[in-house]
Amino acid sequence: MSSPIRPVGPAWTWAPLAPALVRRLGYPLGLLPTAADRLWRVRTEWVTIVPMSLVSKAGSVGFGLPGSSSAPFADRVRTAVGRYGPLVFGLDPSGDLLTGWSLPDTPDGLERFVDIVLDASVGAVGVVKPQAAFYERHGWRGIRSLARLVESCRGAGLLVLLDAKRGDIGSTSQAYAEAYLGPDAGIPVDAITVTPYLGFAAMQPILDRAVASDAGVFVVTRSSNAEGRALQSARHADTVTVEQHLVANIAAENNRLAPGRVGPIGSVFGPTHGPPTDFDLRAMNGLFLAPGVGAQGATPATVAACFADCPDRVLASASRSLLAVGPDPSRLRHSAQTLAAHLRDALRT
Ligand SMILES: O=C(O)c1cc(=O)[nH]c(=O)n1[C@@H]1O[C@H](COP(=O)(O)O)[C@@H](O)[C@H]1O
Repeated sequence: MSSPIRPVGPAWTWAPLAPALVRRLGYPLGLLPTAADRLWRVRTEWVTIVPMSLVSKAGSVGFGLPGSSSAPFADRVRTAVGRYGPLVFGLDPSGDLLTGWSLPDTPDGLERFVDIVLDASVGAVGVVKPQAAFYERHGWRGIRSLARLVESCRGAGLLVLLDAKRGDIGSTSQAYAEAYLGPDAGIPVDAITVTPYLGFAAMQPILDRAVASDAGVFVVTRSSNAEGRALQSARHADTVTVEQHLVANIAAENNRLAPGRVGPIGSVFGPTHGPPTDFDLRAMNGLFLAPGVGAQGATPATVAACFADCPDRVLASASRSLLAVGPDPSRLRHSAQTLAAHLRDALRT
């Protein structure tokens, strides 16, 4: 719906303040998350204009506005893990999943999925991981749903790790960074996944922008699938494998950017191939995203065995195995919380 109201200059912006406040204030007041999100939808029909100064002020006092990251990414993760356990809830609305939930495999079905997973996730998990492709396949409306999911989660205080697996030459990496990292990004998130196979240095614009905006980047190093092994375990002439080379590059970058602390560059490191024998994972000085729990066979025990040297730096993710119990939000919530508790026990975090 077009509106007669227009932004009147740089001091004003279209801002998501109202839904963030509704959620921040609504949940403690006992409003159902779904009710708060209905209000959010009403806002898509309205126009919300607020002064920029008010937006920055709200961010600085911790209203959790998207992009208002007030601490380094690794610190925000530590807080989330301390509260909810080391689980990342993968939000992957495949066509099969939507159909299995008796939803149409359409943009409308995807919107309903977003409502349900918001209801299930807020207050239950600390980190969610939507996979961009499952939203992109619905065109611009799917991307709008992804934006709503991300904004709603961050407004409610969850961390959003967007599984985008982007990676390109430097100038294009810059554009990917502008799409997802920093308060003025198209869809600002807390962290993204990247594929490094155009060269570690080609990702520099993404790393720089992540650092500047207290966001995180997870570099695919050892993927969970079998097909990745041939490439990732291939050896350089100097006998270092591709994945060792990547871990060494991440370590160097983290040590430069955050000496003595856990740095902003993480590694996607699948626990599905058994404990690594030729890595010093702790020396990477970063976080690990461990995908493949559940549907791909990893368990809390295999995650713990893989990261025995750095159990406090692991985020383990599961998508299909958790979503399979839906669409009832309370069953989804229970299944995520149960897995989070098992992971916490196994990793003793
Ligand atoms: O980056 C990822 O999240 C990821 C890396 C990887 O090595 N393997 C992997 O399965 N994933 C993602 O994890 C999700 C699959 O998780 P499951 O449904 O739990 O098996 C998908 O979104 C994958 O893209």
